[in-house]
Parts: sequence; structure tokens; C-alpha cells
Amino acid sequence: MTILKVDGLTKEYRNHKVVDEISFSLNKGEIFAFLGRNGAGKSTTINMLTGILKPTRGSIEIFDQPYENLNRIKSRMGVLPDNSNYYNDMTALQHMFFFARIKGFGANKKAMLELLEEVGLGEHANKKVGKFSLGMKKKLGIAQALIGTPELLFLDEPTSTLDIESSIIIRDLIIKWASQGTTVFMTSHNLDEVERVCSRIAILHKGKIEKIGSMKELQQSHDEHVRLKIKYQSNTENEFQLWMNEMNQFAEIAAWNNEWVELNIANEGVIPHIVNGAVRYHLDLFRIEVEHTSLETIFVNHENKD
Ligand SMILES: Nc1ncnc2c1ncn2[C@@H]1O[C@H](COP(=O)(O)OP(=O)(O)OP(=O)(O)O)[C@@H](O)[C@H]1O
Repeated sequence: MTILKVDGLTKEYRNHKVVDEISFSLNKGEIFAFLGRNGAGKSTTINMLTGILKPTRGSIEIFDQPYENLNRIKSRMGVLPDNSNYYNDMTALQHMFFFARIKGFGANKKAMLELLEEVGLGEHANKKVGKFSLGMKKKLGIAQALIGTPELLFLDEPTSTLDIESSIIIRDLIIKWASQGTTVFMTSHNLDEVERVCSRIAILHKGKIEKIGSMKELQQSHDEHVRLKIKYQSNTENEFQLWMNEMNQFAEIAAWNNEWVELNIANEGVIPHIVNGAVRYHLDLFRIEVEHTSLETIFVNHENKD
């Protein structure tokens, strides 16, 4: 079921396109990562999708509703913006009541406390936000985005400024919400986190979507090989050379010493041939590690191409 459909979305400032004809759609329960360098156009896109900015061109449909009906469907969406402003003299709980009213929900104290608890702010519910750290404000931003159990959640950098433990908690919560049917659109500069959490990824470059797909699809479209690291022992140098000569047809040697050999292979299908070859030439294998291209490698290589 399509939750969000974007077609040819463009934002121009004085004829300069900061978001340039982007098109994509999101299915129910997906966790979609929107990646790009600083200034690539991520926040501008989120601001258009959430009604903060008016697009110059293009169409947006959310829950099968045209963009003009956004005000009617806003209560089904939750948004963590890139910059949130809070009132220093109000407590976290008072902010939750305030945001609930803005979204058109009743002030249910128990539900608000549960949300604060869920993001790790339970014991700070009655503290003034003026005394909050950046990470605590981020958690409050996530808690307010969850008011009303949104079906579509926009999270701009949900874990930046959070400590490692809190990042893991939020990461696990994102996975939990998605498994319960919430669709998540998120930006992050933490590529390891994106790789662990997101089902689909788009790479935005100077306002254009240059790559989009699952991690597997991005790896396949990237012209790097799978890297195989093998810890071995051979009784003679000759055995190793014979093995490698035969492996030439399946693999390219990237590095080796008398304990480890690193091979670039086209796909995992050739691993049995490599192992059989080692057995035939009487080498002992102690460990085999398969390394797929990381999102970081794909992202950095992509960004450095021009
Ligand atoms: N009001 C504006 N007028 C002119 N240019 C703008 C305006 N707002 C944003 N821009 C430009 O649009 C581009 C995209 O900005 P945006 O904030 O969407 O990037 P981003 O990908 O979210 O970056 P970051 O990772 O730093 O948050 C930037 O070059 C920015 O300078």
C-alpha cells in the first residue's frame, strides 16, 4: 500500500534548484533513508512534504490524498524537524500538552507520560526544557512527533546529538514502530545506523536523487566486488601459489601474507570453488570472512565522483 508518492518535486530559490525533480514512493511500514551531504536538499524536501514549504513544482500525494488536503491529514503524520524551538520555562510534559493541542488531540496525561517514557525522558517529564541538553531536546522532539500514533513519521536526523545508548534505544524504537505499520522517512549522517535500520535508501546529490533502492540493490549497482578474507595455513609456499593460480579464474588477489589472503570475488557463488581448491592443495582454512560493500563506501565513492 502506497503511503507517500512524490513526482517531479522541485524547489527553486531565485531560479536555483535546491530540490530538482525528485520522484519516489513509500510503502506502508517502510523505513526510508534520505541521504546526502550538507546542503543536498534533505530538509527542504522534508519541509515540502510536511507543508512547511511550498513546492515550486511537482506533485505530492499522502495517504492517496492530494497535497491540497494536507491540513486534513496532518494529524496522521508526525514530524521531527531539523530545528525545534522550545519554551525554556515550560516542562517537557507541558510541551507535550501544547503539541497535542496543536495537532488536535486531547490532553491525555497518561498517554503523554508514556511517550516521554518511551524515548527515555520519563524521569524528566516535569523538568523545565531550558535545563535540557541538546540530546534531551531531541528526545522531546521525537516524543512530540509520536503524539496520536502517526501512520507516517518524518524524522530529520533522529539520533544526531544523542549518546550511543540513547541512539540504540531510538534506533530499536524506529524498527518497532515500522513493524507496527508506521512508515518512516528519515535523514541521517550516520550511515552505519541507516544500514542497520532502513529498508530502502535514496542518495540525494545537489537536489537530485542519484541512487535509490534497498541496501542489496545499491551494492549490486556499485561496481565493487565482494571481499573475501581467508585465514589459512600452508605447509609450503608452493601449495599457496598453486591454489592461487587456480583461483585466478574466480578471484583477484587484493592482499596477502603468510597468514591471510584477501580476494575480490564477483559473487558468493564462487566461494565453494575457492574452499575446494584449498582442500585439494592441502591448505588448512581457519576463518572465512565475507565483506559486502558498505553504505559508507557506496556513499563516499558516489559523492567523490565529481
Ligand atoms: N530560504 C532559502 N533561500 C535560498 N537558499 C536556501 C534557502 N533554504 C535553503 N537553501 C539552500 O538549499 C540547499 C539545501 O538546503 P537543505 O537545508 O535542504 O540541505 P540539507 O540536505 O538538509 O543539509 P544538512 O545536512 O546540512 O541539514 C542549501 O544549499 C541551502 O543553502
